[in-house]
Amino acid sequence: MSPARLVAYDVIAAVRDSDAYANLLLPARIERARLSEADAALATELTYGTLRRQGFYDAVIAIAAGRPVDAVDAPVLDVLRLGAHQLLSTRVATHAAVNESVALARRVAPAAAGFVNAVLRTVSRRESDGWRELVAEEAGSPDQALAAVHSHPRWVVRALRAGLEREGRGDELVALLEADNASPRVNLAALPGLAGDPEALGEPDRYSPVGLTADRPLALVAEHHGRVRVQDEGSQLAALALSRVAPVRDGERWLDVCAGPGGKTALLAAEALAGGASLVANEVVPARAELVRRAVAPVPLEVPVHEGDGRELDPAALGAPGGFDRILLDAPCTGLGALRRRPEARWRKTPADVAELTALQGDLADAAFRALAPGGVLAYVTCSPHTAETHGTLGRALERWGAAAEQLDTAGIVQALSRPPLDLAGDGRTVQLWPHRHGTDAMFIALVRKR
Ligand SMILES: C[S@@+](CC[C@H](N)C(=O)[O-])C[C@H]1O[C@@H](n2cnc3c(N)ncnc32)[C@H](O)[C@@H]1O
Repeated sequence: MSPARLVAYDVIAAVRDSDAYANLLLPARIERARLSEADAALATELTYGTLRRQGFYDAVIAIAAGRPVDAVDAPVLDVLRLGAHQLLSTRVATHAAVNESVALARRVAPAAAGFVNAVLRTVSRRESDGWRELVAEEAGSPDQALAAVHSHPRWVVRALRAGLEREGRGDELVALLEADNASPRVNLAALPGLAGDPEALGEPDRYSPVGLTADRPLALVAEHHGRVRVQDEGSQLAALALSRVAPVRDGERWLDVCAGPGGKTALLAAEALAGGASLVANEVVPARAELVRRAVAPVPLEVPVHEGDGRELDPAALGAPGGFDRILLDAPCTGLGALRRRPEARWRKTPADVAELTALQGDLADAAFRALAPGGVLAYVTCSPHTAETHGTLGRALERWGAAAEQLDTAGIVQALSRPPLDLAGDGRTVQLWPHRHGTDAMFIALVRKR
């Protein structure tokens, strides 16, 4: 039994069983099993690929087994999903995929080894495209077909479609769903003024002036002691949109309201240091506040990290009695824009989360707007393209703030960061990035000035 498959199975089972996060558990399991680099890569591909495409594999397994997947014992279903992934989405030879799966079944559910063998042999009789056609035919509706074939819950398919249709780009839905199923490249940020130019470190990103990719990204991160960091290009653009919205005046006060785990805080800290501004971070979850402290440690700027509820911001207590000049509100959200990166997330979120989160986002936005100094700028950011969390939350907040708020030309500011123009839709007051169009997470960015 290959150690990579055992690690993948363990992580997939823990995700199902104990609500584990694959991106946190997998590296620990790889280390514990002392996997070689090649086996670690295989375990990662198997784990992430199986979790992302679980909806499709479940539809295939249900047809091949002749019963709904909820009638299959959970450990057996995990073995089947892992086997289906190898058969339909990797170059693993059919006999190896089936035999390894049967061996795994003997370990975790011995009575089901024959069943696993029979189901996977049926799965192996069609190519992936053939299964897609069959799964689409068996689905009850066009949306159910899209959901099953492209492996997203149906409500997420509808939410993503609504986000694209708002831009008149509904025809990009399948491209978006498939971009969510691909592994994102490991993207890096070189903290400006502290890490050298992206050109000197690797292949510069298309859009972010501080972003890059490199052949051995993690080695580069280790070598630069936190001044080169793993960070999505869209996240970099969101932080830089605020730090470069206007030239920094000496002594400006900046605040990051929802800072954990601190990726954007680190970039803002480097920008604040270069421009002569100060920066305070806030985060409600103590463990995540600790991650923020670690993220900003490589920047030679003192960044106090408060542990508090952002809805109760008190600028005076945070050292800015007159209010802050720039505030980043990277709001807690469903994360539907980062599904590539968090393979199990799509199966955990529910529409009920959206209602709860939009209420929280509105309260945080009000508190952040109150904490701005006159003339100060708020960046409202989500890593979700769900229109309730983007235009919905923002639009209601703007109604409440009335004439006190002025929407800035966010698109113009983001375009100015980038060498090639970004293909952006909308009226320019907000920016929506997309994995399929920009190769970034689906970040939403809106800059608002307090008059
Ligand atoms: C989208 S994440 C921020 C990501 C971060 N900006 C980065 O780039 O690494 C949102 C954060 O808000 C925090 N949060 C949730 N509710 C909050 C609240 N009421 N006050 C402050 N922080 C909150 C979450 O714990 C989470 O760390």
